[in-house]
This record gives sequence, C-alpha cells and structure tokens, in this order.
Amino acid sequence: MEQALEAANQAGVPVSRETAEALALYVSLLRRWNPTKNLVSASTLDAVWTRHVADSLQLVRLAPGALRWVDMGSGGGLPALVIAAALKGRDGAEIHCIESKLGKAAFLQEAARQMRVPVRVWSKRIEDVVGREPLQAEVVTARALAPLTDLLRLANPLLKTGAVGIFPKGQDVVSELTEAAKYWRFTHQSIPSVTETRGRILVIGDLSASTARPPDRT
Ligand SMILES: C[S@@+](CC[C@H](N)C(=O)[O-])C[C@H]1O[C@@H](n2cnc3c(N)ncnc32)[C@H](O)[C@@H]1O
Repeated sequence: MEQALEAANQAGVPVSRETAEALALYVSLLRRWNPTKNLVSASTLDAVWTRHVADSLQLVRLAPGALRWVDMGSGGGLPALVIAAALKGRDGAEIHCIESKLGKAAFLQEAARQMRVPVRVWSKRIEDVVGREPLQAEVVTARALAPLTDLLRLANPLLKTGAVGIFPKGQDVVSELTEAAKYWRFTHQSIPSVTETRGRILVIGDLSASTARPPDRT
C-alpha cells in the first residue's frame, strides 16, 4: 500500500485506497507470473513501482476525465492495468487491452479478474480489432510498441474519430515526430515524463493522413 501511494505521488495522480490495493495486487501478480510469461524485463522488477507503475499512472493525469481507453500491445498490462486500477469504481470506465500473445493475454485476463477492474482483453492482432470492432475510445495508448509513424497507422481509425493518442516515448521523440509528419497531419504536445529523465509523453490529436502513403511494416 505504502509503495502504491508513493508511486501515485510521483505520478501526480491521487488514488483511492481501493486503487492502491488494486495496484499492490497487480505488482504481486506481475512478480509471480513474470518468470513463466516474460511480461517485463526481469531486471526492471526491483524498480517496478517507478519503472512501471508510476510510469503508466502518469498517463491518467493527461486525460483526467477520460473513461474509455484502448491500449495497443498491452503485454503484461502496461499501462492498461495500471490505468484500469486508477479508474476502479468510476461509472462507465472501460479499458480495452489488445495483445496478440496468448500467454500474455491470459495473464491480462486473470489479473483484471482478480483486481476487479473494468477491462476487456482482445487476444488478437491490433489490426484485427482497431477499426473492425466497435470500440468507443476517448484515449488510445501504446507503450514500447512501435515508432510513432506505425502507432498512428494502427490507431488511425480511433484517432480520426476524435480519440486522443497518449504515447510514452524515449529520447528519439524528435526524429519520430519528423518521420511521422511525412505521412500524417496532427497536433501534438510533448510532455516530460516524471519517471524517465529523457522520456517524453506525446499527446496526439486531430489526426488526418497527408498525401504520402505511410509504410506498412506489418
Ligand atoms: C515490447 S512489448 C510492450 C508491452 C507493454 N506495453 C509494456 O510497456 O510493457 C510489445 C507488446 O505488443 C504486442 N504486440 C506487438 N505487435 C502486436 C500486434 N500487431 N497486435 C497485438 N499485439 C502486438 C507484443 O506481443 C508485446 O507483448
């Protein structure tokens, strides 16, 4: 509980006791399942509260009223299950996790069940869900999934209908923005991460395609 409250403080997101308990449960499940499912790099588990929990929780601060989130390439639940814990108990909250690896999707399903959070897991490829299923997203997230150009292509069906993209990025953010601007028009804010010295969080809006066709790397 104490560590959950410290992570919330670092992220700048106040949390209820219920959310702190859900986060503590998530971390214990992550530690237990990681050796068999390879959910996060084992070397990051010592700093799990900063590297993963606070790092994911800070995204909530960038869309404080949003209830409907879609997370692409959720892996071990980052940021999706942390966001779901933050929204626990909020009427209408719904977090979609899209993860094609069956073992990771099984973890997401079981962790969400034990945490009692409003999560739907899609054990499929992103391309087979986004734009094909009637997801209603206010926010689309993706952490450590792909360069920005590819994220915009994957999230395009949701972003072009008004969702906001929130994408944590590393030090290459400027070159990723330059590359993406060849294929897409969009507005963006680049917000410093509270957990990674050189990390930025991109908040992307008003997406539309430019005349150049983006590369298809799938
Ligand atoms: C590097 S991991 C990052 C996981 C998590 N977002 C995190 O920050 O720890 C990328 C995840 O995306 C999933 N993934 C990659 N391409 C995908 C696709 N086209 N559809 C669904 N999942 C995909 C992989 O299976 C993997 O679990």
